[in-house]
Amino acid sequence: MPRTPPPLRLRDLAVTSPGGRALLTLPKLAIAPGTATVIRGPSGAGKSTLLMALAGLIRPARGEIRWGETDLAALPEPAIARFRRETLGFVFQDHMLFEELSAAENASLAALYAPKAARAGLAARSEALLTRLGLGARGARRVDSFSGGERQRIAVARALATDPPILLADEPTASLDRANADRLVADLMSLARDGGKTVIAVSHDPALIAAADRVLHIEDGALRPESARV
Ligand SMILES: Nc1ncnc2c1ncn2[C@@H]1O[C@H](COP(=O)(O)OP(=O)(O)OP(=O)(O)O)[C@@H](O)[C@H]1O
Repeated sequence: MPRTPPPLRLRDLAVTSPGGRALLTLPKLAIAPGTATVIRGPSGAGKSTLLMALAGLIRPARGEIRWGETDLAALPEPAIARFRRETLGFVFQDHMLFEELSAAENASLAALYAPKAARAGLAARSEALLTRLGLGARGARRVDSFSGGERQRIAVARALATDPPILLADEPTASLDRANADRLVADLMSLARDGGKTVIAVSHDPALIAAADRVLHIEDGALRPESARV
């Protein structure tokens, strides 16, 4: 059964570095469920910081990160981890794959934490995703033998293996050639349009930016005013 993503509401958000430097300040932002949003902006602007905060991977110094009734900023770590496991898929900028594991093992890592009854389904789904992303035949190979673009696709398969209602992706097409990037852009849009998922991606990719429902522009740790409209 597809799960409906909760709406996202940020309020009075401030993220600082461990040394106390302001990295991101965001008074107010709402993102509707089932939409595709791209976060763009210059290098160092705070795009990855925002995405990590949305996933509860960074705790803000102040403010609310509300997915429906759940305020990630106010939850203890174990509850954040549970929310992430059950609700979110995350594609890291540098992929964060386990080198010594195979592509299939990386893509089905969520099975390690899933209830036993769900494991076979998860493995089958991650295998189907790898095939869809053009890597099905090489699933048994160790990740350290794959190219950057192939690794990126393995990271996408891993993020989607649990069929999460929310997908957060940091530069998901950055290492891909145009043909593979275009296929992934179409897949990401279809996750939102046909699958009802909330997709939020940091990206400079003009194709992804053009296809998105909404583009947020971040500069110097703040949203440009025209981005803040709901
Ligand atoms: N743990 C940290 N400690 C100190 N500064 C940090 C930390 N994490 C990020 N920063 C700084 O925060 C700012 C925003 O970083 P962030 O990675 O969010 O930028 P970005 O917009 O995603 O950039 P890029 O497009 O280059 O990936 C940068 O100046 C970065 O150096």
